[in-house]
Amino acid sequence: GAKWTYTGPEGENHWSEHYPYCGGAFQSPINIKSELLRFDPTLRPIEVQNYNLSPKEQLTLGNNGHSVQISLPSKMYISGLPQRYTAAQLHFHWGSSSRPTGSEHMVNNKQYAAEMHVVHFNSDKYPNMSMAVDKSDGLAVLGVLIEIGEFNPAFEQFLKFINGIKYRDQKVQVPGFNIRALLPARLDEYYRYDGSLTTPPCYPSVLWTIFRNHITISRKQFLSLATALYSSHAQDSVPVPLNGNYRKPQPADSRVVLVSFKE
Ligand SMILES: NS(=O)(=O)c1c(F)c(F)c(S(=O)(=O)CCO)c(N[C@H]2CCc3ccccc32)c1F
Ligand SMILES: [Zn+2]
Repeated sequence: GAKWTYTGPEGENHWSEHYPYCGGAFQSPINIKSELLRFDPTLRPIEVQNYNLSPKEQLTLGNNGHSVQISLPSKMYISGLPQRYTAAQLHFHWGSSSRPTGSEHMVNNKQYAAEMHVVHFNSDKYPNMSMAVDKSDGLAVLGVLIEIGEFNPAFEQFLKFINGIKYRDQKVQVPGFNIRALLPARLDEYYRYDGSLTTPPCYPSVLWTIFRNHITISRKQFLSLATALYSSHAQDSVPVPLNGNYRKPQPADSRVVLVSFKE
């Protein structure tokens, strides 16, 4: 589709000019505020299957101009939801070296340094991501909030290759690793709401699960993520840094955020 950015004339306030859903209802991200919460005792722990990938397996690490993404094998899936959701890819949103606050979701007005999304599609109903992406029961995304703190060895498994994908559309193969290690310890404590893709075309097709507990990466790891990449092609005369790739919180409207835990 048409190119879009996070700032300037193709920035998020203009997305709806080419992508009408971006101006519609049920948009993401949101600021998860206490008054929206409702405890739901029926919310089961998220169970991830086949996330522990062998280093013999190769994953594609790529710069798609909007984020750094890792393509995931279709043997990875989530169980514990009404239907099976098969993994497609994971990617990140982050701030910049001068503004280390780049998460998309906020919790009671707190914005974290970065956020990871593991994107899955409803493989009980749809054959692939493209068929699922615009269906109301099409996608399930796991969101992990990221703070600057302890060094994260799992994060390093792909971060050490980031200088091979500095420019848009560059890709490298990296050895598989345990994707479960990128998630917080507790998969039973999370926020749950109906929302959308946070990038164009902003389809309201996402069942969001945002884990209560954040993970940490070191300041050096954050700076590497926030300063290594460009959204422009290698041959472009003007290099455009890729950072601040987060959409601002959208109106919650009358949405309730279900929560799987009691304070
Ligand atoms: N925050 S988010 O989870 O809503 C989200 C993104 F923020 C994001 F950047 C991407 S993308 O593919 O890297 C680039 C724009 O599609 C996707 N990609 C999804 C959307 C469309 C699509 C098609 C095939 C594989 C993945 C995706 C995404 F679901
Ligand atoms: Zn995302």
